[in-house]
Amino acid sequence: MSGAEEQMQQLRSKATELLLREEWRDSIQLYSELIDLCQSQISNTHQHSDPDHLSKLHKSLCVAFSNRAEARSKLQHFTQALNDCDQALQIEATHFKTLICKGKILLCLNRYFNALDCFKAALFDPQGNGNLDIVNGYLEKCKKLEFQSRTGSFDLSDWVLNGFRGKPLELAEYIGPVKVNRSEISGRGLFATKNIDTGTLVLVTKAIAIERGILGGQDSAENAQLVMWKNFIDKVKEAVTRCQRTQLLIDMLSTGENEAGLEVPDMSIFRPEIEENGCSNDQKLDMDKILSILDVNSLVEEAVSAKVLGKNSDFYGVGLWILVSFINHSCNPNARRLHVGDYVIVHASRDVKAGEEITFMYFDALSPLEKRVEMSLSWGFNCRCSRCKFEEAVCSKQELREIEIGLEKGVDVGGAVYRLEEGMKRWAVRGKGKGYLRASFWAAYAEVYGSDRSMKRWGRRIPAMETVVDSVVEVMGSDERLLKVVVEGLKKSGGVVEFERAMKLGRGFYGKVIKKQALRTLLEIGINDKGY
Ligand SMILES: C[S@@+](CC[C@H](N)C(=O)[O-])C[C@H]1O[C@@H](n2cnc3c(N)ncnc32)[C@H](O)[C@@H]1O
Repeated sequence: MSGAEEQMQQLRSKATELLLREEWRDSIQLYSELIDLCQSQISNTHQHSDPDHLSKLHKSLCVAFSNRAEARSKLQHFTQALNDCDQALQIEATHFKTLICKGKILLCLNRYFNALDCFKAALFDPQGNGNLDIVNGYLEKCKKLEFQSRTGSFDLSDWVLNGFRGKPLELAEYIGPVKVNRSEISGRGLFATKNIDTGTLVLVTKAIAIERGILGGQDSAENAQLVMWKNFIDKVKEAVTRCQRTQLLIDMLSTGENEAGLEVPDMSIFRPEIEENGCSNDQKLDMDKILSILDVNSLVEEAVSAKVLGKNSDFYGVGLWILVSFINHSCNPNARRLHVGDYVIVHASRDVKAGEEITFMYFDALSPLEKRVEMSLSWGFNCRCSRCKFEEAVCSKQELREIEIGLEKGVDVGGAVYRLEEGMKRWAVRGKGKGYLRASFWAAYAEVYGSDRSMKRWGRRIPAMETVVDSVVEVMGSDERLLKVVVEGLKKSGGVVEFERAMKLGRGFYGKVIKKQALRTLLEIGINDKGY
């Protein structure tokens, strides 16, 4: 054995040992040395043209690239790992281990179609025959995810009926009929390119980074939140350093300043199939900018999502999702978001017309104007949605303030609702306007409809619950609190017609990711008083 061969042999066994011990960085280092040595040996061997020796060297080089790809993929250095896979496959087009490694990386990058090609090719390698179950498992998974990402046909029924237990579902990324455009609300927004009916999926997106934890008691909660925020920033930083595409995507997000001048990106850049052009990130990170971007665009897995997912109130999760970051807030939203694992699912919570802006709530919009202004300011902006503009004009009315103050002081809620309804007649508030104001005072309406005593006293003088719910849903989309009042009403009356209303509300709240039968079951559980 020549000196060079001996050196290669030693490097190979040390690198393999490190790979087996999962010491990824060190093994990458040794495989890089091995690759250099192999390559220089190959160029020397060419001169002597010993075909057997040459083929052995090529084999070694292929395996070294393949193993370095594996180590790099474990560190999530996906672009570099893919380059290594391609180098290995240039030497041996059906190299089994490389094809599996490349397929798995492409799956992680949500490039299902390309992943499918890799697993199909793996079947042509002799090793594929011995590992049919493994390859078929990956093929099935790819086909399912590819179908989901193309069609948006997700079915979370079993998982929801199971009380959101079990391991997080494997979901594909999906972009529905939407595009980013200039918004009248602020900067850019996401717009429907087709009519979208209630419950239909708008998009499913995986987090760039996410950090979760349990907060615990008051003092420790604040600390825990700070630590989590710091960890979250570190994760984003790492993701940006690792991948140029991630950096470019994050760089496009708003810092909350001068939104009117921000570029409107083409939708193609959000498609994961787009090749990454090299991962070497020479561009220096502007950490101040990234921090402002995180401040403006990070979402907390709060309130409804956490509740829907059966988590307790101490649960806290913070994450960044790119396409979701283009969705503006509105107090008359038409979409909702649901967090499932690392994914955010956005669906229409009421019918949306082509060209309409897709919006959801950053904070609870079933509240009076003054509260909403407070919440919007704490988010760092002054809400410019159509409902706020409308209410700012109407709410100058002294009487409306009096109703609000009265409710705060604990006046009879039925009386307050009656006064508001009479006021709306006098102020000539019609159509959507009624829905806006009823949404602002929804808590009072819900209290009246939920109390037999109030209904006995005020029932004949205020509009029926169905009328009010319909007008609020028209401007707010579905909401669990509206659904609750309808289901309670159903329990009392046992009405069949109302069940259809509840089903429509349920569809708007949960989205079509829950199939009809499962939704029926959920609502029936609610009607039988076991809670939904
Ligand atoms: C997650 S970004 C939404 C997309 C952003 N408009 C853009 O151009 O990238 C959040 C920022 O959008 C703006 N924004 C969102 N909803 C708004 C609203 N209802 N009224 C005013 N500004 C809003 C605020 O500047 C907020 O900080």
